[in-house]
Amino acid sequence: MTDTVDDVDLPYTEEASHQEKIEALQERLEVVEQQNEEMRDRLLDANAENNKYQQKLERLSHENEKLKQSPLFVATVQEVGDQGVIIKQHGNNQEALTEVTDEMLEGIEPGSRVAVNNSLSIVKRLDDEADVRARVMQVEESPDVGYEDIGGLEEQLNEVRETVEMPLKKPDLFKDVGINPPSGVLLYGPPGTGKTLMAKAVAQQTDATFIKMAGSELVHKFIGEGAKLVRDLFQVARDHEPAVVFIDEIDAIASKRTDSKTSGDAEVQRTMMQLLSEMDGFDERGEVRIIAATNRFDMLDRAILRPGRFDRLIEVPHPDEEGREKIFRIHTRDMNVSDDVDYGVLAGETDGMSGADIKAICTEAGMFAIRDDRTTVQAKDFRRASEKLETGDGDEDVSRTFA
Ligand SMILES: Nc1ncnc2c1ncn2[C@@H]1O[C@H](COP(=O)(O)OP(=O)(O)OP(=O)(O)O)[C@@H](O)[C@H]1O
Repeated sequence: MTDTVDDVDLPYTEEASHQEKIEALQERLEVVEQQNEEMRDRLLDANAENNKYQQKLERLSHENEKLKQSPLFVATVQEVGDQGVIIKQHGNNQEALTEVTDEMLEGIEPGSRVAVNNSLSIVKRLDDEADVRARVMQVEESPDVGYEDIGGLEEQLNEVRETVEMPLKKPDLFKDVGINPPSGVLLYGPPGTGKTLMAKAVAQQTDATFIKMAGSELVHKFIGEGAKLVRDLFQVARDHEPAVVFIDEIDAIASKRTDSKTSGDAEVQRTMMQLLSEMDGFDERGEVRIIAATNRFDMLDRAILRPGRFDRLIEVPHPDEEGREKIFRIHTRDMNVSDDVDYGVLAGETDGMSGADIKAICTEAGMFAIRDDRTTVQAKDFRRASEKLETGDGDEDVSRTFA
């Protein structure tokens, strides 16, 4: 801001003598210097304050990083008061009073779920339990999949029926013979080969509720959450008897113990221990059967394969030629397919593909027909679909299998 001479409010009048003008200007100069001095002091103070905040910010950021790394526990807010917040830790049910920043306090009310660190400071607000459950657990009353929807896998299906369907439908048979039916069935094999499909079909056949949970979803960052979800899973199953519990990607919680001792690994271990204890205490399980699936059989901790746990292991491989033909027929059942399509030939050309790949080829073939303005799907559409998926120019899953 620079004033021109014309703008300046001069401290003398035109009539003042030369001496008076000099004195008035000197007086003004002293005042301005004084003001300047004050401004400089204030600037220095502000700089010092700024440094202080900067340091505080660094300290808090550091603290924040540390908090993120240390194990977090789940707690429920009991009371919000002037003194702070009373929380109750899950697991040990201990109550504690903790201070909370204003920012964190927003949205926290009695009943809220929060993550707390070792010193019981609240570091995160968590979703409602019901939301978490809904996200990780899929409950289907008698799913819409039948045995006729599964191509190939006759042997595997027979074994699943024997171990899951029979105990649900004819429990007396086992009682009369005096044996316990196998506890859990583990399906293992490459992705997209029909493991989920079989579990759903057997649930439908027995009029059972199908309850699916993915192992990867059970691996939670917060101490005690995974184990609690496992407990909830079995409780939901008991509430919905008869029920088929399907745990997909079980390797996520039941991998061989690693040497690392991070809190994340310890939490995975706790989740697995909870699963084992649910399975061990399963004599009174009534009409609940468990099926688990994995693509990584080699990774599994042998503890889950002990008798009384997942003691029936069923390999679900890629379909053979006959199986592929059946799967082509299943997925074209509702399609308008031209007479020139030979399912035997298609099966012969799709060696190494999974059921999911074949389903993708059928859908893609239908798309080629639509693009050509036809309502009938021809052999050339299947060929083009195969080629497209083979070159990886389509669905990612399929390109992986072809690679
Ligand atoms: N044997 C099969 N018969 C008919 N359709 C199949 C078969 N296998 C897979 N499919 C089709 O592929 C889809 C995916 O299969 P599914 O989810 O059962 O595979 P998965 O083995 O459980 O795979 P992931 O290990 O990836 O979970 C099914 O919905 C079905 O449409």
